[in-house]
Amino acid sequence: MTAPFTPNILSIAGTDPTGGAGIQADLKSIAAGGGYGMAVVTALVAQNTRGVREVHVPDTAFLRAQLDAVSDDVRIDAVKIGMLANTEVIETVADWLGAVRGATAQPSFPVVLDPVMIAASGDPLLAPETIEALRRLIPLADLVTPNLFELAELTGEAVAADWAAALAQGRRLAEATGVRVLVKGGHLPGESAPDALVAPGGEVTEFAGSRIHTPHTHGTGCSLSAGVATRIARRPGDWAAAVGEAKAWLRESLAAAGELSVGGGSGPLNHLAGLWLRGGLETRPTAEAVRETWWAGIATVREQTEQLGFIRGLADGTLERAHFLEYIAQDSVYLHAYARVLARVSEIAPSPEEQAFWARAAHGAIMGELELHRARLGDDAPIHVASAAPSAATSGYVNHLLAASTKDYAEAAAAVLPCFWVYADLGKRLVSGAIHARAQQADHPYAEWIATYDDAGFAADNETAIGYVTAAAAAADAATRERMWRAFEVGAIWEREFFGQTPAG
Ligand SMILES: Nc1ncnc2c1ncn2[C@@H]1O[C@H](COP(=O)(O)OP(=O)(O)O)[C@@H](O)[C@H]1O
Ligand SMILES: Cc1ncc(COP(=O)(O)O)c(N)n1
Repeated sequence: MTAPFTPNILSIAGTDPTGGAGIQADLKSIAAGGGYGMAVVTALVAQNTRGVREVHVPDTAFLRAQLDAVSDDVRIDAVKIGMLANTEVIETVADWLGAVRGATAQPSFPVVLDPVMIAASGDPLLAPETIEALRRLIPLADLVTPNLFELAELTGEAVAADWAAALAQGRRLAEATGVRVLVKGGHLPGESAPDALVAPGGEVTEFAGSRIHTPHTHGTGCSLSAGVATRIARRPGDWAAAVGEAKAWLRESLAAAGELSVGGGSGPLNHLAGLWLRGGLETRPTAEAVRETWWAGIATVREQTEQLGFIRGLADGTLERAHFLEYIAQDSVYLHAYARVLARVSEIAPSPEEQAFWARAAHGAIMGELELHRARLGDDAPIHVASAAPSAATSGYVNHLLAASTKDYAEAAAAVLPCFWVYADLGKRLVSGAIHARAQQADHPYAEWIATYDDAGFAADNETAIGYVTAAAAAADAATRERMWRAFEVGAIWEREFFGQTPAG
């Protein structure tokens, strides 16, 4: 999986300690849109969902120091400008933009200007005499996003009474400034809340939207402009797509605002509600983590398997031949069924690669292994494959696999995995002498059988099977992953029962 491009988005704005508007809202909006959020504070605002109490504007030399700290170090992919407080602040931001944009270190980045003048509560956030300075800043932006009141202030006209009048004002502003305007209809009376992108040439792209009935619209303008800046950085040049997607996200977040409980006034948007709804809160393990957890989860069962009389006798050569043959006969019965289950896993596999792999495994089980067993259980052997009836352990194991194979791919594949993994691991330990050193001697009574465990092809298939199953578990939802683990764990327990079923114990 290749990681998507994560643009660095800088918000230059004021604060809202309740987190609903200004920089705090911008950072959430940027994150929700897939960007990396950065923030330079223009003004500290003591506000909440009910209104603005006090505004503190730090020294503009310090504002410039913040801006330079960002641009001297970080590549900027888009800028969103919000509350600017006064003329000095506007000029500081304009100077900085002029100095950095287009410079070698910061080739060029789009600028979205939200000409914040008043809070949703009606409180002023821009000194009235500052409108002129703000007008001068507009040509430095690529998009300006006024609400109906701000549009009226910027054009020097009365507040538009309807959508047609708002669009006409938007056209005049775009023409006068040479900058595209996003006319916002959030404050229109009536059941619709349309927005429109108006190009300096007069071209209009409308974004329709029904009104969402909620009092919680604190920070909508901030969040929308930061969302557009994030999306235009991800897809340079396509302003209509950036606005359309940002609006769709905003509507979803506005509709979910009622799920929050923040303050007694006009509350904030639920910026990340869509992500949470689509599983963003759920952390999922990687395939490697599933591998580690599952293997550790069956450690006791594996240890018990290794301690079985059958396995110890096989390792040190003391296993009675009759018990060995009994095991072989049951293994043969088992493999008939196992091959059918593997074929079923192949049938329901999600990709051609997995389909082919499991089909090949089914073929291997039925051909290779049965050949091996038949050779050991020929006419002179005391037990014949054809006449061997399934034991209780064999029936139990096979029934577990058959039951899992009637479920989904995830569970079926998890159930067949222990037969690869536990068997391959046990074989490797047997061959290496880790269980008993005698297993490595050439005159060992089961030397030829032990040698069959030393198969590079099977070891590779085991890795492939682990890879497919753990990847499926990592991608699955929590409930499916839990079912997979259970199917795997029970499979491992049946492996133990299967090895321990002869009188050797
Ligand atoms: N009640 C609402 N239902 C649907 N969309 C809304 C609502 N209120 C605002 N919006 C949308 O929120 C965004 C901000 O618009 P607006 O409220 O006009 O600006 P501001 O927040 O700057 O005052 C726009 O996309 C607008 O369409
Ligand atoms: C610091 C700051 N900036 C902007 C707004 C306007 O918010 P809205 O997005 O509701 O217009 C605000 N209340 N506070």
